[in-house]
Amino acid sequence: MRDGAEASGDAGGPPLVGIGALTPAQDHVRDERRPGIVHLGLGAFHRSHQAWYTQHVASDEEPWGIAAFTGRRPDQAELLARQNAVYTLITRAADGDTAEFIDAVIEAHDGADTARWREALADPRTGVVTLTVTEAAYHRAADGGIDVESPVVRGDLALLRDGLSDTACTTAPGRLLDGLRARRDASGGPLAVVCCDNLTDNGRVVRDVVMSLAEAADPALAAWILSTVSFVSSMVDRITPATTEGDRADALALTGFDDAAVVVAEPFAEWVLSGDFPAGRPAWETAGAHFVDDLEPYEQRKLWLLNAGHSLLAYLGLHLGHETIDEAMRDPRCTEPLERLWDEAARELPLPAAEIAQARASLQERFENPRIRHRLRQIASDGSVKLPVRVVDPLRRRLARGEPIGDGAATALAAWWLHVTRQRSLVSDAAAASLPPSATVSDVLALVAPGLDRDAAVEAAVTAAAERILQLPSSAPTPTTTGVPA
Ligand SMILES: NC(=O)c1ccc[n+]([C@@H]2O[C@H](COP(=O)([O-])OP(=O)(O)OC[C@H]3O[C@@H](n4cnc5c(N)ncnc54)[C@H](O)[C@@H]3O)[C@@H](O)[C@H]2O)c1
Ligand SMILES: O=P(O)(O)OC[C@@H](O)[C@@H](O)[C@H](O)[C@H](O)CO
Repeated sequence: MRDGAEASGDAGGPPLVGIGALTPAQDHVRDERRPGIVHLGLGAFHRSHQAWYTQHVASDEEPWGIAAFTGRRPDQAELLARQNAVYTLITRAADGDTAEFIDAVIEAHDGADTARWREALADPRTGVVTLTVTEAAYHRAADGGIDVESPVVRGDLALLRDGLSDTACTTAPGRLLDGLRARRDASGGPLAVVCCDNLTDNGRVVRDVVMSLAEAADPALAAWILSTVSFVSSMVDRITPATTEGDRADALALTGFDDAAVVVAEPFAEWVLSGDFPAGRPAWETAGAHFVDDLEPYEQRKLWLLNAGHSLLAYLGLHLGHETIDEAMRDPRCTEPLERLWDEAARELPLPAAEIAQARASLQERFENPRIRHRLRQIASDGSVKLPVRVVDPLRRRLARGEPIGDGAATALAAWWLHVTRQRSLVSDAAAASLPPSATVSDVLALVAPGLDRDAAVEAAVTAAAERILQLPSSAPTPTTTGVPA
């Protein structure tokens, strides 16, 4: 673990404190960087995390640069390209802000720019591809392969079978496969694909969806990928809320540069990776990253404590009228079930008690940071994909020992049921949105915990937890289907 940057400023002093003399990005003199990394999903997190680590590599070799592509819309690439791809990262501690310019991204493109995407993947100087495209973007079916029932996947499959089309694939696995084919055709050589999305064994997730798509579209390409491409798993951590207009004003006050692509993140950052890099990699360990043989305990600690806690606070907090994580952390109606959820996760974690206690204490402090305004609505999105890895995985282990579901997990699942059925205007989750407002506990369990929907004890405990939540006095009106408070 390491802190992302030293924060300056006193708790009692002015809220914004800059560091050193910063040059506006227009005048920024870039380091020479070799074009070795291609990134897909140019969101806030890539810019606060992988780009930050790449920026902070301390090594004598020529620094690596990132050619970054957006996942769905061109906007972020256009904004960044207008400022030479240099942007401000504000590190926001509880007692003040610091700012730095990041220039590790050397090119920013629309992900639909097929020609540049193929060229970047085919370039033999490219050794690493990183991904932050959200959990839902992998289109996984229940068997771990790609979901061929999805219309967008079927569309990509048709394009990939055609092989000659210049039309961009729509899905992230489709784009990746299209780029890998360009690399094979150009004899670009081996490559490492590093997933940085919040999923368990995320390298295997990417490999399985890409391989199943390749086998359906182009079996010879599938064989080449199997022998040439390494899929690296990584645990990634740095709380990075969506940027607001206020953040842009803060960046201007700190640096004098009116940055349209500013990113704000907490001081804490962690990156643990596992897998091979057959074409080399930046010395990310010199910036604090760790390379391990067994990633599982790190992933489980992060997903079952941090992310599970976030999801519980998001659904329960929204129900109680809160807007952000720090607000929910000031409400014992949220923190009591959070402690129970963490107690339950702790029993499943293969880690020493002292390490778990330290992680919990650190999380408590991070969640309480009143200046990281992490909106519950952002965290609440795509619960149908997030809850299985965050809450249901540890729950299944507990049930397998013959123990009943705990109050923490029951409250998290109950709060999600209430979110999906009673806060329809706030639901951002394609699978959950397809459920009717009359969906039962069993219906929502079937989506996130197949099999447990037929477990009468689990269903009864989640229903009881929902009744307890409904009896809590609400801090603010709960939006209804129409968004109009009841
Ligand atoms: N923000 C964080 O605190 C944080 C921390 C750890 C991990 N992550 C991981 O990073 C992901 C992105 O977070 P962010 O903060 O950058 O979000 P963001 O909204 O700023 O960016 C999301 C990026 O993913 C792309 N994308 C979204 N849906 C897609 C789809 N269906 N297909 C292809 N691309 C798609 C978008 O175009 C965008 O480039 C998260 O979902 C999570 O898995 C985020
Ligand atoms: O980014 P998501 O959508 O996977 O999840 C929302 C948050 O739980 C997540 O972004 C955390 O802030 C992050 O995982 C901290 O490292």
